Amino acid sequence: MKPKIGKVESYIHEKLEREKLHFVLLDPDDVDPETAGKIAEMSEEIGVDAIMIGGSTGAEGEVLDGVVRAIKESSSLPTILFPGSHGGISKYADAIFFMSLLNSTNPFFITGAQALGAFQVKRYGIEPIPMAYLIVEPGETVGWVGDAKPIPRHKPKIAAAYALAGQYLGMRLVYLEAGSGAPQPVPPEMIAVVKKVIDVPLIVGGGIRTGEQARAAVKAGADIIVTGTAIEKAGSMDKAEEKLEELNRGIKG
Ligand SMILES: CC(C)=CCC/C(C)=C/CC/C(C)=C/CC/C(C)=C/COP(=O)(O)OP(=O)(O)O
Ligand SMILES: O=P(O)(O)OC[C@@H](O)CO
Ligand SMILES: [Mg+2]
Repeated sequence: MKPKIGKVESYIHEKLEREKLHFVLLDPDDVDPETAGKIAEMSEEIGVDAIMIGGSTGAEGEVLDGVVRAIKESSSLPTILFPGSHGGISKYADAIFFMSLLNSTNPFFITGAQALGAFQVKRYGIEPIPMAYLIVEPGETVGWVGDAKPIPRHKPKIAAAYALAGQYLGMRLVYLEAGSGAPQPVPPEMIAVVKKVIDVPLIVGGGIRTGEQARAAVKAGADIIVTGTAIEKAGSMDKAEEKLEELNRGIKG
């Protein structure tokens, strides 16, 4: 039987034939539904490609549902769940990064949360997109919560080995994560080495705050850039808009 690629994943592949993509991450623990809706609307106008929703702490239940619904109501961008556990599933989202934290030391984050969430994803008809999730130093909250053994920043080959293993396990995206709010993003050298060995799209996120940093990641080989903190913490809606524009220009060139 041939594996079926869903709508959101097809959209990602079609867009990637023409340009690099920018996904904005909103954490329901940090933004209320109204703000999330406004950011999503602004993101769509500026040319962002999708909204990711998730957080490593507290992005669950009604709080999560409220934010996803507000985003759906104010923009037509695809909504992709970015769950910290099986609790991070909302029936209102279009898709879910069905991710395994391959360099976790805790089987819960490798296969356990996935088993606990699988039937819910099926019941709600959310599109699962299998993804290898790799934590790079420093890893921040996600590294700690996910019991990761973070990949040393100066060891790109370890990242490449995990990324290729993920691809061979059938994962159709690889995500290099420095951790939300990391002081420095994933080093461009590491992005380049990983990109060279894999054939699936490469997502990079964590600590990307400037257009220049986003540009450097894309130039090194990132296909999709995720930004969250820089927009959430911009200070005002006007500043968030400026930041989104700056980051988007860096990515789209
Ligand atoms: C596929 C299913 C059902 C579950 C996957 C569960 C896995 C593997 C989780 C990985 C570990 C983890 C805790 C990931 C969280 C990812 C995430 C939503 C990060 C976003 O970070 P922020 O929430 O912005 O960071 P803070 O929590 O520091 O704000
Ligand atoms: O919040 P920032 O640092 O942009 O990180 C985005 C994402 O990679 C976190 O999971
Ligand atoms: Mg957060």
